[in-house]
Amino acid sequence: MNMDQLKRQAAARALEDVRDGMQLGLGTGSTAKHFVELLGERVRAGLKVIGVPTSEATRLDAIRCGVPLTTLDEIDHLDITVDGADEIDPELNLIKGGGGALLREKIVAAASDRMIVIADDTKWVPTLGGFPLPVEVIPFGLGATRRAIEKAFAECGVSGQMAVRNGKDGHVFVTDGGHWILDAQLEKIEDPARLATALSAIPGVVEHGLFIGLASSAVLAGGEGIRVIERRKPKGD
Ligand SMILES: O=C[C@H](O)[C@H](O)[C@H](O)COP(=O)(O)O
Repeated sequence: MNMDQLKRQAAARALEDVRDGMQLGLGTGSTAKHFVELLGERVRAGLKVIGVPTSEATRLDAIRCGVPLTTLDEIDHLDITVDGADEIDPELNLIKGGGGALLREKIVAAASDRMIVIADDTKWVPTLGGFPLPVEVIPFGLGATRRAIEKAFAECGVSGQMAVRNGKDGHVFVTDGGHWILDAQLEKIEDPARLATALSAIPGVVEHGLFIGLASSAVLAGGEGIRVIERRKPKGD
């Protein structure tokens, strides 16, 4: 089974938790796209749900698949968000943002009763950090923000190269919110919660890709089948 088929399997398993009448957060990326497509099939067969997309790309996919959409201004909570991840550790802490959608993804995940992470099992790691950590920043004052981020890294015992992300066209990648992304090659983040707090305190940082205590469960698809890992602590702890 190839990687894409594994991603679709994980998406299909998450879909089993979706019930009629649910309000859903719709993640971004190649794995979440499978979920939106499979959800669209169920909607066309009569399932009644409404979704909040986490990016413009997902919004367009959802429209194409016939999934009705709303916003977090029109509804007061989401039942489940289903989203992919770039790395998942045994505490279900995540690195997200490889596709640049981390800000909306975190807002939507935080507004959800449950977040189900779907992935192929190569995303499962003992320690976060192998995947470059995305930090979404305001272009104004970037030099000062970079220095503050480096200071936060040093205080949290991590270090590594940091670079402004470019898009496929070779120009600076601009997020849906109009910001830039710094990708930091940290290799190993021993205390992701501490680093998350330190990054969130920096004025020019809009958001970062560490998702701490947000995922309720992870559905991992691999050659041996599907594994569902439930979070031990309640959401938000
Ligand atoms: O910004 C993008 C998101 O955080 C994605 O969910 C993440 O990068 C995983 O994407 P994929 O399923 O394509 O590996």
